Amino acid sequence: MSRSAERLRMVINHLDRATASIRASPTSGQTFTYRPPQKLRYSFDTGMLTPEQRLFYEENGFLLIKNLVSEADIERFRQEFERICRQEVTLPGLLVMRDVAIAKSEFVPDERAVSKLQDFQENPELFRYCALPQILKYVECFTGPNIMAMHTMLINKPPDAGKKTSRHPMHQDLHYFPFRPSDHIVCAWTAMEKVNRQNGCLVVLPGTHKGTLQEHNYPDWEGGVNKMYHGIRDYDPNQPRMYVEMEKGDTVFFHPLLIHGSGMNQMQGFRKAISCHYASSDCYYIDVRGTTQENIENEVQEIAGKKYGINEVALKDTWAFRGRLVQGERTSL
Ligand SMILES: CCCCCCCCCCCCCCCCCCCC(=O)SCCNC(=O)CCNC(=O)[C@H](O)C(C)(C)COP(=O)(O)OP(=O)(O)OC[C@H]1O[C@@H](n2cnc3c(N)ncnc32)[C@H](O)[C@@H]1OP(=O)(O)O
Ligand SMILES: Nc1ncnc2c1ncn2[C@@H]1O[C@H](COP(=O)(O)OP(=O)(O)OP(=O)(O)O)[C@@H](O)[C@H]1O
Ligand SMILES: O=C(O)CCC(=O)C(=O)O
Ligand SMILES: [Fe+2]
Ligand SMILES: [Mg+2]
Repeated sequence: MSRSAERLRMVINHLDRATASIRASPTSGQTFTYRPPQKLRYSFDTGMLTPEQRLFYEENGFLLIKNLVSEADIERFRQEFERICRQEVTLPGLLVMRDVAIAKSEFVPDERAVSKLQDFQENPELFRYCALPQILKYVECFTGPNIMAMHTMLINKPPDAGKKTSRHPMHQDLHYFPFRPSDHIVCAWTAMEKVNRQNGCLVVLPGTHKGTLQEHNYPDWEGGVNKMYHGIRDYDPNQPRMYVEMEKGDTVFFHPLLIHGSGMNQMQGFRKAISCHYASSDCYYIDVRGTTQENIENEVQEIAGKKYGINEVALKDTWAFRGRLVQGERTSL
């Protein structure tokens, strides 16, 4: 920000405080209807977003940017994904998930059975996604300048095996995160091909980022539910839904309290997307014991115990270990 712009901002802030004190003054005897200009709460003015884009995110909790990641980059991510599935590269910390319908069947799995890669922060080729300058330019509008890549995923949503297990129940990503404040966390989710209702695009409930974190549990779906796919049981089913249909390379940025899920994949192909959750490194960890997030901490502990032989690890320590700085300074997280 230039000096004069900074001074102007200070004057505006000062005037806001002054009018607030006039309104609050018991001696004035008058009722003012004047409202000081509302600060935009969910985004920073870095000069990147247009006023319309900022207002859209404030109101809806997400922002779709068309054509942000090049075909060439997406092709490289796809090839690296295939190499990982063929086990030509192995990496520490990587979680490979298969759809529960496939995992529980007699079917001998090959690379097509991988439904999700998680925690690819140690793979330089895939991790390039998290540091793409055009993505970070947007991320910074929500996190500020110190940016940590906290969680990485490549989702390979399989054609539904007939049990609707390819669905992702409605949830808030904050359920998985023991850090705050939530307003300085954002997800970037890039379509690696055309995504639409037929192959299970994201479904969002616009505006729900203004609410609070809800209790999450396994949905009681007859055909089974994937491990850790917790959902919100009683969200308002009459709330308007939006199906976020996207072209290859389009990227949606969304708030961690936004209620979202994704539908069944009714097509033959595997629907691919790559994503990263970012947080300001100035965020702080919280202890989730005694909160609605205790159930996810217990499950993560169970996996950490089974897979890595670590006992009683706190949820926050698993995140401190996985997070990587991508811009600025690592101040707190
Ligand atoms: C210090 C470092 C500690 C690191 C700790 C790591 C903790 C993981 C944290 C994950 C945090 C998630 C944060 C997400 C935040 C953003 C929001 C995103 C929302 C989500 O997407 S959450 C859903 C993603 N969930 C996961 O990825 C869960 C993690 N996955 C796994 O642990 C394994 O992939 C899984 C599912 C346990 C499979 O392990 P694996 O050992 O490879 O599988 P096996 O073939 O040996 O089967 C074991 C057993 O599990 C059954 N199984 C397999 N796949 C599934 C499945 N998809 N769903 C349910 N059950 C599954 C399988 O049938 C076997 O069962 P048995 O009864 O036969 O024993
Ligand atoms: N009972 C439910 N509990 C939790 N989440 C649900 C539930 N029903 C749907 N959803 C979520 O909302 C998404 C979109 O729902 P939508 O109604 O469009 O499709 P669907 O329920 O998968 O299939 P159908 O077309 O048969 O209704 C689902 O894929 C899932 O993520
Ligand atoms: O289906 C998807 O790609 C989105 C999944 C999702 O919301 C998540 O993993 O948190
Ligand atoms: Fe999610
Ligand atoms: Mg339905």
